[in-house]
Amino acid sequence: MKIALSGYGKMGKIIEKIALDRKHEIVLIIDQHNRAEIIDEDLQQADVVIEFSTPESALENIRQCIKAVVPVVIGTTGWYDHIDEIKQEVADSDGALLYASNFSVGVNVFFHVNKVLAKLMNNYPYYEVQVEEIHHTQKLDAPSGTAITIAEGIINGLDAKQEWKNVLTDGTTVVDDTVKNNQLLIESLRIENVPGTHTVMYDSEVDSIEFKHTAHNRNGFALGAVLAAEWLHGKTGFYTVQDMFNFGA
Ligand SMILES: NC(=O)C1=CN([C@@H]2O[C@H](COP(=O)(O)OP(=O)(O)OC[C@H]3O[C@@H](n4cnc5c(N)ncnc54)[C@H](O)[C@@H]3O)[C@@H](O)[C@H]2O)C=CC1
Ligand SMILES: O=C(O)C1=N[C@H](C(=O)O)C[C@H](O)C1
Repeated sequence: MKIALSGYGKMGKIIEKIALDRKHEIVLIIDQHNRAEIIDEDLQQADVVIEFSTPESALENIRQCIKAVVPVVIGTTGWYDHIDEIKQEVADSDGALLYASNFSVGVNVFFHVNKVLAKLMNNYPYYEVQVEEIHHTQKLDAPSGTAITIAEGIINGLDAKQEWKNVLTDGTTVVDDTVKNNQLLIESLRIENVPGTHTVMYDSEVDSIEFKHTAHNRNGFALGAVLAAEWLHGKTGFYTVQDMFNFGA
């Protein structure tokens, strides 16, 4: 398969290596230095674009792929307020798009079990729930896309929570403690070199339940993105990675 990389930072470089190992060809690399020169015909050399750039640039990059009718796999986070518009644009152009806040198999298993656990915990309302995410200090967005997906899974399943609220913390002092009872707290910590750690905590007076995923490196994210590109090839429509993994509702 011919792959274009949109974003050539920490993730783009690992995706390139995994794609080459899996016998794909990288036909185009786009980053902030050449982005302005990229025209639709450049993208159309590729069977699929894999987009891991920045929260600010993702939307424009996605829209160019849709306009050029080139399938796009999106790992970039921080653009999710525009998902409904993008879904409509994909339908209007008969394009192909797959996105995920997290492409790793382990996190997608975690997402599934998190939803089951949230429903179960309705029976035990004396547990208070919160989410914690820890990432490296270069991360531009907070909370992480993965934490948002986890929070949405809890809010859909657990009657006590209606919305999430994000707080950046240094790990000891919560900077903003105005979280309401019906809000799910997402604490974000930024610590040097952490690839991504997500914990769901249910706490009562007598005990705590902690459900945690720790990425040891970025290889799982990158492999998942290449597998998603292979899965999307030849399809049209708007997908999430859940459609590929198919763990069930
Ligand atoms: N869905 C998933 O599984 C994962 C998602 N991510 C997300 O992917 C994104 C990228 O992460 P990293 O590679 O760690 O970031 P990074 O900061 O290492 O790389 C970003 C790259 O984007 C490039 N860039 C800047 N403006 C651009 C533009 N207009 N068009 C194309 N490229 C542009 C930069 O030159 C840089 O090479 C982030 O949003 C991150 O949250 C990261 C890991 C896993
Ligand atoms: O920026 C990162 O590094 C990561 N971003 C994604 C997110 O926002 O959830 C996925 C992963 O946690 C790493």
